[in-house]
Amino acid sequence: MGCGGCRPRINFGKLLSRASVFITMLLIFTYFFYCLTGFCHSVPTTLGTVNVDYDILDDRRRVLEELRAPAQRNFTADAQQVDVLSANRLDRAGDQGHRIPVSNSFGTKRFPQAIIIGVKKGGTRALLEFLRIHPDVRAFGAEPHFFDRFYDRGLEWYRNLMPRTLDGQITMEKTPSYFVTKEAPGHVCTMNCQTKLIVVVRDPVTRAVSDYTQTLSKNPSLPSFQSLVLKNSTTGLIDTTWSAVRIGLYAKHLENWLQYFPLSHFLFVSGERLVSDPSGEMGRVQDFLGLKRVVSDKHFYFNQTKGFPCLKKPEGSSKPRCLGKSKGRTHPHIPTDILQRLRDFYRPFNHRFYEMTGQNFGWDES
Ligand SMILES: Nc1ncnc2c1ncn2[C@@H]1O[C@H](COP(=O)(O)OS(=O)(=O)O)[C@@H](OP(=O)(O)O)[C@H]1O
Repeated sequence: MGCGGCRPRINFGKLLSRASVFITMLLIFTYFFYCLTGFCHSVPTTLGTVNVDYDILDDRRRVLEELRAPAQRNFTADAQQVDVLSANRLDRAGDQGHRIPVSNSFGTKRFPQAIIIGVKKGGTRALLEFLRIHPDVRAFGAEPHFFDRFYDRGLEWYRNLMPRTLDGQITMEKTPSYFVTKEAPGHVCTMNCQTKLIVVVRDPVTRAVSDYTQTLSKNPSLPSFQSLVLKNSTTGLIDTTWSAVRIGLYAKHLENWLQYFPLSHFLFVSGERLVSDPSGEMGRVQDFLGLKRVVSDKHFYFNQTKGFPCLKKPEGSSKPRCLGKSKGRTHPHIPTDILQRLRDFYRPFNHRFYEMTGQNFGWDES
């Protein structure tokens, strides 16, 4: 008698279906584990990933990104000089948007509906970080410099840098040099003439000193402020070709923007009030953006050591946080007569700016 009947019959169909159920379960489990560890967050990697001197290292995502890119930890998103290297980083940041997992495809990468266009050293980082607490605001972390430096990369390149947003959320970015770039308003208008424009302005004298302090921190052998600010010491004429001076001619730069955008598209935020009354200034910003007033005084506390308002609970974190060391630097002593000369120089430009904006920022009262 053959023993054919003794051998168990292998049912390949059944085996195959069990195997496929097992593999599917395995995939689902792996996916959920992946999500639980935070890697399928819906926001694409941005330049924020390559920045440690980031003012508010505010969410788990950035920390994770940093861990993933340790070689790039020295890059500062706030660097005023975005060079070719950083352009390539921007490229990579954009490219990564194509490789994000399925769950990251929630939302859409949109062009910013609102941009913080200036001014350098006005308090732009503070404003953006304060806005990021708002659930309806998603912002690109670093400065993309698209409308002043990388415009030839095309609008799609720019859009791809942006975080994904859901309906009702606002996409934002900040690049303070846009305000002083002749071509920037035309470029922004080509993208969308309805874009809302925010300018954080600060006393141009203090702003110039702040700008100088930043350059000095990178180049300690820089000549003195007084030797740079004056054309020559005998005439006492101010050197308007020095960018630290030129940026403070707000009326002049605004005139350029007004050729493309009506005044109603602008919000001028007082850099001084952003420090003395952050919640009050944030109220105005949220109204301007058509947002519910979510960011309020309960989000801020004044840090005595830092000398600035800090966030009680930045987005995605339970710990209070202040901006980084590059914000709120101690300024070098500048002789009073030099500061007075600069103040006199700016006075007519400031008054023109007050007239144009219908706001008196009070810089000439001291
Ligand atoms: N909350 C808070 N914390 C720290 N610093 C604050 C804050 N609010 C406004 N500021 C002021 O912001 C100034 C830097 O401005 P920006 O962020 O626009 O600088 S940059 O153009 O992006 O480099 C920075 O200038 P300096 O004081 O000269 O460092 C600050 O005065």
